[in-house]
Amino acid sequence: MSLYLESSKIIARANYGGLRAAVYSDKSIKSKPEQLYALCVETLKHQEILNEVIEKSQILQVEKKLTHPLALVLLHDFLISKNGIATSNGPLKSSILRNRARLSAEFTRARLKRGFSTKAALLQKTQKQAPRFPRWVRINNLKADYDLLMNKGVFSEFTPIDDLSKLYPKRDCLPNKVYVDPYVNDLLAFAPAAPLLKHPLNRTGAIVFQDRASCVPAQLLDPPRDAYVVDATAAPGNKTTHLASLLGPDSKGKIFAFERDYRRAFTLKETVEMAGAQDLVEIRPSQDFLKSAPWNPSEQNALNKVTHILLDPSCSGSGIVERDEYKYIPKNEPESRGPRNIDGTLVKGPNTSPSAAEYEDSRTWRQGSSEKDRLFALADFQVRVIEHAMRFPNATRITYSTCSVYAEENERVVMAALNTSVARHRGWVTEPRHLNRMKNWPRRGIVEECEGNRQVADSCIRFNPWVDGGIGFFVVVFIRNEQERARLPVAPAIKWDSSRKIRQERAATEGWSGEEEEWKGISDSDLPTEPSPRRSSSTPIRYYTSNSGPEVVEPPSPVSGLARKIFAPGGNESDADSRSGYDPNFSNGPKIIRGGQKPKKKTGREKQREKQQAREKELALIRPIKMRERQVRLGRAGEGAEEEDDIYGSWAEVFEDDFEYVSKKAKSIAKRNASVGNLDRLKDVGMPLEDFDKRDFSQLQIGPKDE
Ligand SMILES: C[S@@+](CC[C@H](N)C(=O)[O-])C[C@H]1O[C@@H](n2cnc3c(N)ncnc32)[C@H](O)[C@@H]1O
Repeated sequence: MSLYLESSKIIARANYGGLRAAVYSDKSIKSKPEQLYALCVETLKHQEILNEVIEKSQILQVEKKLTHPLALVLLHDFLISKNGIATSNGPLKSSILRNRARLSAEFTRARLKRGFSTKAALLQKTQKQAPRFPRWVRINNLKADYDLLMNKGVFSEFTPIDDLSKLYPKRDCLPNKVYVDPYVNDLLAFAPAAPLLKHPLNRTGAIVFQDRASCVPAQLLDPPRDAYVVDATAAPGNKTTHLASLLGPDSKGKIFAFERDYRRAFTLKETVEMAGAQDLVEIRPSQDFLKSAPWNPSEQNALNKVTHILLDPSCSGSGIVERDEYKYIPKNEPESRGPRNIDGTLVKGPNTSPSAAEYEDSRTWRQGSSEKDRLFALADFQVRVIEHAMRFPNATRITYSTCSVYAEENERVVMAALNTSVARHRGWVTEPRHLNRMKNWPRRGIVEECEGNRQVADSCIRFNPWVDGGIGFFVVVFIRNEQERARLPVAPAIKWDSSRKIRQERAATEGWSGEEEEWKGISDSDLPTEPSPRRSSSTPIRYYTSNSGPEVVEPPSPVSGLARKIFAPGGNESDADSRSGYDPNFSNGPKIIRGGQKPKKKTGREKQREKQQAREKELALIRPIKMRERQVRLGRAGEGAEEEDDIYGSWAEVFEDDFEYVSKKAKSIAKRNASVGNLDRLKDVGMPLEDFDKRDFSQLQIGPKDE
């Protein structure tokens, strides 16, 4: 396939996984990847003017065999590139040359309309928009020694400077200077012109190009050397390999890297191998972190031991600066979609941040979905991810990060997560600023978006796009407050192993089916209604509302629907209603309303809450009876407390040991195991089979199988 056909294929895919990933992950491509990537980038940079030429010349109507992306790349080379179309007289070239006069005329017209008297002036203007970020380089401890590199190795030839801003006002300034980041270990900044891209250190994985902000989550998670860690949403693996580098080469720890997207799991695998981290990282391809079950017996020796969890879920990517030109705007698609600045304007310009591909997630970008719908779904997912991580029995530290500048995905998600039952009952709080390793970082969370809670806002860390030397970013650390947890009442609950064993024994001896016909575990709403560790129960929570009157509601339980409140609570239950007053650019709200009186008339939600309270009262009455029934059924009635302890744990454990959930998980894992290696599955990810048929699926390491 020619360079042009291949680049048109890449451009068409650019919005679904990123340009860089599209070029480097497609093994069927014959052209040189660097050449292909450069052509795609340059074409997309000029697509606005090229689109005008395509439209005005009506080339697609005349040359029926040309597709829109193909016309873009051909016209880029014909009208803009110095060398013209790089192919011998093939049908593609002829299709352009046949229309040469019309195309050139339309191009000149479009150029003059934009105020450029020459083509050189147009190119110079585009070049001026080139990125001015420093090049951030992380040293990978698994393959290199920081001290050696800095003192005797290649970096000893660079002169250290203290002022980061001197490194990047122009593309070609200070190529021999280095800035050592005071916040993140092993992280250096160089001028964009520093000759490092093709350096052998990069090719061997000894150094990694990773945006500064993107290095902060692993640094703040700070796992001890032998820790068991989860990277919940791992591909392409920058943070996974950073975690591995922090654990170090002699670590006995483990990183479980979940990646739901089958395609992206391959990229993850390649990144992990390049970093030499394969012994430390167990990739779990096609596994949804939300369905992981550390309380399942088959995970007893793995996830159950996890103490540190890194959450970097899919987000809007609104903090990715200069990304838009890399986005392909298909013909007829309005240009109004795409990452936006905090003021709602589109983020403009190219993004050459090496971490750009890291934030792409095809599933968050659906044709036809509005920005509002997308943020709504993302925030809901983000809260659920945090909530799930908080359920890990031995987890003590979680980082949550996004490359978004929207409070809807940041502070508001943090507040929603703190309001979940699991956070309150397990004593999860945000790490106070004075304990935080980045306490001196000046840019913190937005107080108003944290319901006025300055402490929570102070524990959040923000990076502003451009001004902080790269992309816009948000990080917060959740820690588990053991003292708060100790205050919780200990109540009998079911432990998985023993209860299952007993069921099996009884099934064998008495012919009892052993099915969990009555007891289905306790759901979130069955948990004792303890006051929040951070708030007295008499203090109601005020949610964001776009209504004029204040809306006072209790924290919902379970969490589903929280994101709905984040966006447009106001008591509306249906999607359509709750979104009707929504302002997609967030310029007018929703805002926090503080104070005011409780509305006199009961809202639907209040009625619902009353119902819920009645149900909880009822449950409190029947719970001991149920427990007793269960003891009798298991033949345990009347036995001593010690033995009871063996079967029963705490309420929190019941919360986790949800039969229904675990059996669903077992079914989904069985389904997944059956489908791994089955090419039919690729239809699900919407990729043509020919792109994959050369891959060796058996090389993918699959996590332990459930029973
Ligand atoms: C923002 S990217 C992660 C970037 C990564 N942390 C890095 O630094 O390279 C989000 C990733 O999470 C994956 N993902 C989304 N939902 C998931 C889920 N429920 N379970 C596992 N992975 C998920 C997406 O496919 C995507 O690859």
